[in-house]
Amino acid sequence: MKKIGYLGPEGTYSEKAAKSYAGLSYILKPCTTFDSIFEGIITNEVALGVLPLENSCEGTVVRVLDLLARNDKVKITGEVVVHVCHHLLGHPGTSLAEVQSILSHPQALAQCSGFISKYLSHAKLQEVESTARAASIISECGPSLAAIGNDEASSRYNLSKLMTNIQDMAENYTRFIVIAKEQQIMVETEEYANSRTSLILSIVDQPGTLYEILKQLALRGINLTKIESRPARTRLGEYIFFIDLDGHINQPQVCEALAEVKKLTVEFRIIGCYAKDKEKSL
Ligand SMILES: O=C(O)C(=O)Cc1ccccc1
Repeated sequence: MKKIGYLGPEGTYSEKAAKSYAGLSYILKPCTTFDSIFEGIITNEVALGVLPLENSCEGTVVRVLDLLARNDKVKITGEVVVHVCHHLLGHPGTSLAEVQSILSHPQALAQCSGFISKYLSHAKLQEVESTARAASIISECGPSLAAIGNDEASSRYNLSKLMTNIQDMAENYTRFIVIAKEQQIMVETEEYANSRTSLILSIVDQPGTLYEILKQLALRGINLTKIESRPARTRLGEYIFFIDLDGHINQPQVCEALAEVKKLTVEFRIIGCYAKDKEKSL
């Protein structure tokens, strides 16, 4: 059976996303970093990889954008939206006053910063590779350490939920992308309307180029769902743009718009046309 790589160990939000996307059709393969998931795709060790791309409260996971920019053989073939609900995990009977350090993934710590400053301002924060890694570490240590993670991490690592639902925003969603070497071909024409197209571009350095690009989309009624710039890493002030839009390249208006957009770019790459997750959250 083919494998799907995700940020492990067992009990992460990424595992939840991988399970929800792949069901029982793939073997779950926990990986230690986002970089190693890309590596697994390139070397064919895994067929699919799942990575968080953006969160409704904390925004983009920039490392994942940078990896997409640097690995032009990798495509986006799908997405999954996961509701993120964090708990403070610790040893049974630990009081908040006893907690000296809180371990978690940087996104989880950021998503709970209001809770932490209200109830745990005395504690040190320690960033680790993932929420489940934090849970696994503290399960081996004394009661002065706590982790932020989900229900699965709590049961898997035999930890108590010292406080539940501690994220600052109840409506906390993360959009995960599913990557592969080749994207799945969508056959059903009716699926085009529920598709998303992701692009990477670097644009001609002239006044109004970005405006002109957006105009080509606007003129054809194409909805932009994300635009983000990252340093091109060539010289100061040079950027590449990540654009997500509603629609599929096989739709005439999208095809036409992108043909016009391409003329305004130095580099133009479609990283994927894929089905949007139907869960309405972003
Ligand atoms: O650490 C995890 O569980 C991950 O999968 C990364 C992450 C962390 C916080 C919110 C969403 C994803």
